[in-house]
Amino acid sequence: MTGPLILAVPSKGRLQENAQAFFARAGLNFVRANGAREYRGAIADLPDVEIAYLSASDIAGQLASGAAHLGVTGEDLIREQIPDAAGRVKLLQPLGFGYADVVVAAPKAWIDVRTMADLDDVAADMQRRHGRRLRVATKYLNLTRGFFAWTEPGGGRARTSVSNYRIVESLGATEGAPAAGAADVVVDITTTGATLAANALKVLDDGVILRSQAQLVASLGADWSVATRAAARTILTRIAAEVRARSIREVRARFDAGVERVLIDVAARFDARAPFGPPGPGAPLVLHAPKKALFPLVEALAAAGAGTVTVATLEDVFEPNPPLVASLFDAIGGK
Ligand SMILES: Nc1ncnc2c1ncn2[C@@H]1O[C@H](COP(=O)(O)OP(=O)(O)OP(=O)(O)O)[C@@H](O)[C@H]1O
Ligand SMILES: O=P(O)(O)OC[C@H]1O[C@H](OP(=O)(O)OP(=O)(O)O)[C@H](O)[C@@H]1O
Ligand SMILES: [Mg+2]
Repeated sequence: MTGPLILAVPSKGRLQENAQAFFARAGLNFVRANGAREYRGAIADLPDVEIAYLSASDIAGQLASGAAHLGVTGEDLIREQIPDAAGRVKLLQPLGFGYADVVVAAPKAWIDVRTMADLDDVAADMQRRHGRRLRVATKYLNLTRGFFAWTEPGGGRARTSVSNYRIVESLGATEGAPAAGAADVVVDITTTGATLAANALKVLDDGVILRSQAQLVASLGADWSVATRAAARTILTRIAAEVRARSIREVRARFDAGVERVLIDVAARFDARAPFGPPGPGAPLVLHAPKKALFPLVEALAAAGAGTVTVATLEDVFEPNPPLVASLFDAIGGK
């Protein structure tokens, strides 16, 4: 007997609501028989899937170990907790929420310290004059070590490192550590910058370690049985259809003549495609166009002789072999 596909989703915190809404938009509705405190659940019409509600941090661990097949969590947690991430997980899809930068921040009062190279000078100085190492408060131990060992000061080409530092592990309220005298600088996530500002800290110019957002992640080491592969295909097909629909608009316009030339032109200039091919006589041309090039496209259609042009939002766009599905099966092998 093989088990169900385990889909790990955040049970609390900043990612929880957005993750739930993301799956719901793709027609994947979570059901929990015993209310919000139950940490196992299901998807309405998918019997081979079990939802595991976990903290964002635990999700990274479960994906790494193969205990979960698919999951939603922050890229910061993946990079921090899974040193050999490429061999264990595959980031399938950035989700457009949970944006946070992992940054190196120093007290604003250190006016001469703007870059990692400046920080290295401070660290060397501390060592020389006071015989102690620069203290860095963080919960991102691995990201910090990696970045401090290998950084590009001032965005230049030369690589230097910050040595003479030690990490003071922090489990929360990290930005308070310098004022409390527990550390000199911090490495933490920031979104609005409000917490850094409130604690009189500034991000170093070249101190952004990672720009993170929530990701849909697949585990490479999970038990990918025939049944779990089929369930994953269903889930990813629905997600791909929703993601594709959200990124485009449907544009309709009718041309009395020359529609083939219009098609070639709008494909080249606006990446607009005709998913159903050229229209028959008298029928409107149907285009799928990236949202960002919409109005220039409408103007070009009008200039090419279209009369009325309509623009519509689509719910789902199911395409054969969506890249999202292909990227999972490329990563886990087989079909
Ligand atoms: N402003 C933000 N602050 C913190 N995390 C954010 C923010 N924006 C997005 N995230 C993402 O959400 C993830 C989980 O953060 P969250 O605060 O929900 O949980 P946590 O800090 O790990 O645990 P706790 O619930 O104990 O605070 C982060 O690792 C990050 O990927
Ligand atoms: O740049 P900002 O928008 O101010 O957000 C950043 C803050 O949010 C997070 O803390 P959280 O509220 O999750 O508390 P935690 O430290 O307990 O995780 C993070 O650790 C920062 O402290
Ligand atoms: Mg938090």
